[in-house]
Amino acid sequence: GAQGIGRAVVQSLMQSRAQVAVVDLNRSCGDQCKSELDSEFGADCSIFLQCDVTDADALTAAFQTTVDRFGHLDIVINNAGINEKNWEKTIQVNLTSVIKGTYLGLEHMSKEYGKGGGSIINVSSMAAFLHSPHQPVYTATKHGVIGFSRAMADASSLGGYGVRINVLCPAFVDTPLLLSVEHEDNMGKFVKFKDDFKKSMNHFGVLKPSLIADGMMMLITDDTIHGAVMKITCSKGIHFHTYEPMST
Ligand SMILES: NC(=O)C1=CN([C@@H]2O[C@H](COP(=O)(O)OP(=O)(O)OC[C@H]3O[C@@H](n4cnc5c(N)ncnc54)[C@H](O)[C@@H]3O)[C@@H](O)[C@H]2O)C=CC1
Ligand SMILES: CC/C=C\C[C@H](O)[C@H](O)/C=C/C=C/C=C\C=C\C(=O)C/C=C\CCC(=O)O
Repeated sequence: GAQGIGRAVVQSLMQSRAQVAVVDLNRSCGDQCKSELDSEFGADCSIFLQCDVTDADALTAAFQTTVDRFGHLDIVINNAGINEKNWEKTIQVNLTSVIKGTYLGLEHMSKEYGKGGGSIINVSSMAAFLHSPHQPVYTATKHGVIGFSRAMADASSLGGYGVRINVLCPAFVDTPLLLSVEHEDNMGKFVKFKDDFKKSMNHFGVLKPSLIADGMMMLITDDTIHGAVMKITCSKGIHFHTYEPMST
C-alpha cells in the first residue's frame, strides 16, 4: 500500500534494508511514495507497481515482476482494504484478493514448490471482534480473513510449506480510510449509523500507523509466530488473541 498503514509498513521494511514492491491501485499516491522512497533509500531498493488486486491476472503479473526484479520473494503483506457501498467489491478487495495474494505468495515461497519459505501477513481488523452496524460486509470480510489465514497456517504446518501465515488486526488507525465513515458512497444506507461508529472511535481512541508497522515488523521478524492473530489497540497495545484449544 502506498498510503496509510501500507506506507508506514514500507517505511519500516526499508529501514530494515528490505527491498520492497509497493503494489497499489492509486498511481499518483504510488508515484509519490516511490519518489519519497528513492530520496531516502535510493532508487534500486523499491518498485511501485500500479495494480488492482481484484484483477487476478494483474496481481499474478505483479508477483512475477517482483520476483524478476529482486530474484526471490520472502514476505507478502495482503493489506488492501476498502469499505464500499458496492458490497461485492468490498468482498473482492478485502477477502477474495487476500486469498489470491496468499496463494500467489505460496507459489513463490512454499517449499512445496521447491522455494525457500517465507512469511505472509494478512490484514484484518478489530472489527472482526467488535462488530458495528455501520459496516456489516466489511466486518464479514475481516472475519473471513482470520478464518482463512488460520486454516492456511495449519495447512502450511501440515504440508511443510515453510511459510508462516499470520493475521494483524488493528483497531482504529489514523489513515484516509477512516474518513470514509462519513460518506454514503462508502457506507451506503448504513451511513446513518456513523454516530455509533464515531462514538466507538472516541471511546477506544485512534492509533498511529507507525504502531501498526511495529506490530507488522514483529510478525515478520519473529520466526516463532505462526497462525497467530495479533491485535493492536490503544488500551493494550500490541498483543495476541487467545483461542481455546479444540477438543478432540
Ligand atoms: N484505518 C483503520 O482504522 C484500519 C484499517 N484496517 C485495514 O488496514 C488495511 C489498510 O488500510 P488503511 O491503510 O487504513 O487504508 P487506506 O485507504 O489509507 O489505504 C489502503 C490502500 O489500499 C489501496 N487499494 C484500495 N483498493 C485497492 C485495489 N483494488 N487494488 C490495489 N490497491 C487498492 C488504496 O489505494 C490505498 O492506498 C485495510 O485492509 C483496512 O481494512 C484495519 C483496521 C483499522
Ligand atoms: C468506514 C470505516 C472504515 C475503516 C475503519 C475500519 O472500519 C476499521 O477496520 C475498524 C476498526 C474497528 C475497531 C473496533 C474496535 C476497537 C476496539 C478497541 O480498540 C479495543 C477493544 C478491546 C480490546 C481488548 C482486546 O484486545 O481483546
